[in-house]
Amino acid sequence: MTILEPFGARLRHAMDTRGPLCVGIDPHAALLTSWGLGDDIAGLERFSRTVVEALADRVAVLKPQSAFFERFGSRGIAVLEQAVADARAAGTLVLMDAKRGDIGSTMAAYASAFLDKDSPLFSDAVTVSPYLGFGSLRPALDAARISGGGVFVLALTSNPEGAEVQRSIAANGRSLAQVILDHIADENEGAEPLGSVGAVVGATLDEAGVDLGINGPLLAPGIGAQGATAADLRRVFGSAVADVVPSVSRGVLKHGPSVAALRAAAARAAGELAAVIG
Ligand SMILES: O=C(O)c1cc(=O)[nH]c(=O)n1[C@@H]1O[C@H](COP(=O)(O)O)[C@@H](O)[C@H]1O
Repeated sequence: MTILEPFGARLRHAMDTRGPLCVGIDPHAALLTSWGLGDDIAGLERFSRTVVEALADRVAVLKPQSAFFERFGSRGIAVLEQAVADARAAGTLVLMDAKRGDIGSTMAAYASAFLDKDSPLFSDAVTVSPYLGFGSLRPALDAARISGGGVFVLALTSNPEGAEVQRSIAANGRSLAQVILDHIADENEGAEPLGSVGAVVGATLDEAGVDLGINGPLLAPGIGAQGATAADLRRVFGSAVADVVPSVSRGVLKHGPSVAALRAAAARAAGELAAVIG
């Protein structure tokens, strides 16, 4: 069995060599239609193949959103499996956007689905929800450590509804988001050059208002279709901006189906980010 380097080290290397951009693979029905594809399994397959062909050799991370594949049932999952394998083979890191979260014993099954090397959906990292308690994520954190994988934990999401829960004050007087970030920082303590447990913090926020010093990657969705721009990153992330993985889905995908146009859109986004992140 090949032992992978820890995810944090692999991600840092990818960010340094390719730039930090993450592009989502989000086959919305509306995008399939605008690409001239059917909202069906053939359309789904063509869409994912095209995004992988266009971008897997150049962006640091591709992030398939599982929901858009699940809606086609088992055949959609088969397309997702192929996309993950093809993208990894072409050299990008795959972050499976599954946002799973459950009691620990069930979490162990999610962990084996996405972080076990023998699973057909094996990915470099997975998004998880900590709202059953950070400790419920332990099986995923352990599985990631064993496989050299990563786990991205929702902290302050990009949607306006998130604040009601995530900004609420926990028993220790800190915001719930800060409690989650503190747990993540503990997991990443001492890791070099970057821990393998990331946080999700939306680029759409007015301000972070939390301590983002987690020694791990900060996935920042919300750029493009949700209204955030590269320029917002400095305001939201301050000095933590060097560890930000900015994520764009529709903002790039709407330029398809041309491979050249998808590449140009990703290059434009990367250029705007580089101007801010340096
Ligand atoms: O975990 C995520 O990626 C995520 C977290 C979050 O707070 N907000 C958010 O939009 N996302 C995901 O990021 C993608 C955003 O897509 P666009 O708005 O098209 O760029 C979707 O796949 C969302 O599910």
